[in-house]
Amino acid sequence: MADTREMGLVVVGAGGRMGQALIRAIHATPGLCLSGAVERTGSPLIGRDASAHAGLEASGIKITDDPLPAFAAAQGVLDFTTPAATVEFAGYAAQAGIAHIIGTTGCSDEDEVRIKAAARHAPIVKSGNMSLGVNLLAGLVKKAAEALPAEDFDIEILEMHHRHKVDAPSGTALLLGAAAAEGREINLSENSVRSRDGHTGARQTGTIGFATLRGGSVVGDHSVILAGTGERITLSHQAEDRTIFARGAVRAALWAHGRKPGLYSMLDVLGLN
Ligand SMILES: NC(=O)C1=CN([C@@H]2O[C@H](COP(=O)(O)OP(=O)(O)OC[C@H]3O[C@@H](n4cnc5c(N)ncnc54)[C@H](OP(=O)(O)O)[C@@H]3O)[C@@H](O)[C@H]2O)C=CC1
Ligand SMILES: O=C(O)C1=N[C@H](C(=O)O)C[C@H](O)C1
Repeated sequence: MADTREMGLVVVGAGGRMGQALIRAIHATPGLCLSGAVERTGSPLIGRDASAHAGLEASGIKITDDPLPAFAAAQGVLDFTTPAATVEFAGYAAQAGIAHIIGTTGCSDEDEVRIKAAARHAPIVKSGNMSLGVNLLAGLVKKAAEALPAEDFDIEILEMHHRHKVDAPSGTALLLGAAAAEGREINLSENSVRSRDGHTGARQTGTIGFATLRGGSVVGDHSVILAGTGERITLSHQAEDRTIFARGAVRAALWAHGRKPGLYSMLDVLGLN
């Protein structure tokens, strides 16, 4: 039986790589309890004990494909799924008026508009990377981009992830690109080069380039390279374990609980904004 003073959280995508890490993080965090676990209709995990599936002792919380009752009984939802699922869950969380913590990456501009609309009714924390290290790195990237003139230093962002990742560039690479663009006071989408192939011509001054590697079990490596003539600065982060993202997500849930509706970032949660 859940302690009524605890914040009850639903994990959507409960059987996924992040879903399982989130369930372990909830169980390890005082003041939080797992109140629901959701997977897509047709998943072989429906009916399984969510905590046992995450490698813990059974908690009695069965994985369901019906989000509405789970959201109605919770104070927050942790969502690391797919863009289509996240947009749907944002609507349900808004209806229930509960905090929605979104780690899902690869959302289109249209998805972002719908998420922003849901944030008029409930607090949403959304970030391409929930770790403390990456959010701190974003601040350093912004400062470096501001300090080093675009005419002298080219910015390139390199990322590598496991073979299962479906979106590119990663949400983190885009977050770091946005930090660099902010430092340079330019618009990222108008100044980014997302891929190169064939006879590309020489590099255009002031652009921010992205390069993507995929393979093996890499949790998440990111480097921001500021390349000048005769010298190069590299600011890097290596994620060794998904626990760092899950810890950030539960911290965001506790921060967002009872907060006024709005779209917040991890910089708000960590007080780095
Ligand atoms: N912001 C951050 O800090 C981080 C973000 N991420 C992002 O989180 C997302 C998930 O990553 P990861 O855990 O590796 O991926 P997984 O594929 O392992 O997990 C996603 C889970 O969501 C489930 N799912 C899909 N559609 C629905 C639906 N409609 N309802 C309920 N569940 C659904 C999937 O089920 P099924 O497999 O059956 O389709 C799967 O279990 C990605 O976008 C990734 O980039 C990842 C790590 C950190
Ligand atoms: O898909 C992943 O695994 C990760 N996705 C996020 C991203 O797109 O940046 C965060 C982390 O790097 C792991």
